[in-house]
Amino acid sequence: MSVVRVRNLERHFTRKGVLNGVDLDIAEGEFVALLGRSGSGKSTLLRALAGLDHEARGSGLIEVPDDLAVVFQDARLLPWKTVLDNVVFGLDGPDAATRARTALAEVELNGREASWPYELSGGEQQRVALARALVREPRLLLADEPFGALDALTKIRMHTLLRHLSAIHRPAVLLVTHDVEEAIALAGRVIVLDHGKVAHEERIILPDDGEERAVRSLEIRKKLLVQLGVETTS
Ligand SMILES: Nc1ncnc2c1ncn2[C@@H]1O[C@H](COP(=O)(O)OP(=O)(O)OP(=O)(O)O)[C@@H](O)[C@H]1O
Repeated sequence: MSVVRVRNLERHFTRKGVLNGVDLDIAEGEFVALLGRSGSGKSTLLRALAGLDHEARGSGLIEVPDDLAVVFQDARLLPWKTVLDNVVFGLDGPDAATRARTALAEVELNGREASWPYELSGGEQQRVALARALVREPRLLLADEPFGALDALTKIRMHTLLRHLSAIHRPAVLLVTHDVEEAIALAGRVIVLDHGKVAHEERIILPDDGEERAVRSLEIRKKLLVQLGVETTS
């Protein structure tokens, strides 16, 4: 069953067509990465799905669940609230604090509940943002370059964490990224957007065997780089 259904979505800014008839389906629990050159319309599409772009409504069809969560490149925590209160904020029910603590433990931030956002590193702040998103058990997680500002090592840790979390919570995920390796490491399907249209789709099926896996990843990487208009010799 589709969690996301988009048909013929168009978005124009002044005279410029940024989304030019996007069709997209995302199934329950599916992890989709959205790649595309700078300016191809990735963030515009994500904002339209998140309901943050009111003018995108009414052009084409956008069906998304009500219970969706969004994470951005910057964690966007409330600076006047502690880590725990950032995750609790907006949660209902007598067990809200317990659920928030569990979510913080899942992102390996137990013990940091009373900290203030400014006391955390960029990666830790991003983990709070993930906890805040996932504690609501959303059916859809929209992520716009969530690891784009992190160093390479932290990024790899975050990939492992996100893979683990999405296996537990099973939200459908749409991840906007510039990073081809990230897309291959995380997604079951990669979509390439070009001039506001879906130009290519790639299912990511990797063998378990380490060596075969590395070879297949490289093949897919090469194919995607060609789709992105990047010449490769390796
Ligand atoms: N509010 C706006 N007003 C005018 N133009 C806009 C607006 N938002 C986006 N655009 C334009 O739409 C185009 C696509 O922008 P978008 O942010 O969706 O691209 P992107 O694929 O996410 O790029 P990047 O990878 O660089 O983040 C760009 O040319 C941008 O200038």
